[in-house]
Amino acid sequence: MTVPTLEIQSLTLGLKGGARLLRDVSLSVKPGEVHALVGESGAGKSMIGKAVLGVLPPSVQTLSGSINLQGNQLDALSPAARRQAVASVASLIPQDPLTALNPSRRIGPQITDRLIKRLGWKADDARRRALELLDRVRIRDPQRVMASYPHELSGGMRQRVLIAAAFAPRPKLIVADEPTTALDVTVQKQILALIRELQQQEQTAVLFVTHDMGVVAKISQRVSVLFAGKVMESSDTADIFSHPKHPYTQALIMATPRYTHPDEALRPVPAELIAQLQREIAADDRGAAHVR
Ligand SMILES: Nc1ncnc2c1ncn2[C@@H]1O[C@H](COP(=O)(O)OP(=O)(O)OP(=O)(O)O)[C@@H](O)[C@H]1O
Repeated sequence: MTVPTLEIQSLTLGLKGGARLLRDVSLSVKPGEVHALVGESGAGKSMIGKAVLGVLPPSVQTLSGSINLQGNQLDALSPAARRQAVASVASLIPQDPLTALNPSRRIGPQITDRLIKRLGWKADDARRRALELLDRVRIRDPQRVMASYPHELSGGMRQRVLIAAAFAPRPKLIVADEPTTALDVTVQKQILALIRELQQQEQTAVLFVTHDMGVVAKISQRVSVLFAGKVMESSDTADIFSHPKHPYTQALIMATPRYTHPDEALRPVPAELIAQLQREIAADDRGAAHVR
């Protein structure tokens, strides 16, 4: 049996002294697999990625659960050991390529710094790897791009640079946090295809955050549907479209424009379903507080 690259068990996060943000989330991602986290805004998708990467906001605390990354039980490590364990194994592809790149530094060092300073690569090897990756993300003239500043590149090019930077250290896991949301539709398609191609070639596990079921269908083999920090349904992607079990999953699918029928009227997720799910979750929270 394949050992998962990432295994999250019963993760519950909350604001210090306040509301829960994730509720008993469990999921795993195998090498070479793309696991999509889908749900509406505020469902907790990004929070899962942040918990894995160890970059939770200071106001958020882990109430229970565990995260195992490439055999390391992260919660059992000291903060410094955890940072090192994550940095050597996991990369992030962020949502907004403009804010993710430092505007006053050239592209080259923004790719190679992590390899050299954090992971101990020789400068020559880091540069060679950066050039190789820029070529693989189909950037013409990688030498010139290495010497460019972010503002000299288009949005799509900047996202390609960030994909190259994420894959450069040969990570076992990539967290992709809505990496195509800031891009126009044609570029989105190319970027999705590129991430898919590289993760297949490198057999990288990917945790892919999106609010778009259309993107889920294109990129993932597994999917977890989130609502209010809780996994409503987790399944193979093909099954979730052919046999969605949970009413919220069914509603999300109905609310997604289909490429085959782009003009078909969409049905937003019904307000009464959302109200009912919120009531169920509030009752669960009261039950959990009672047990504690
Ligand atoms: N820095 C923060 N401090 C406290 N709470 C936060 C912080 N960032 C997000 N939250 C809260 O955590 C919950 C989950 O947010 P998260 O960003 O993970 O949602 P999401 O599903 O990724 O939504 P989106 O698609 O809008 O990014 C929300 O209730 C949100 O208000």
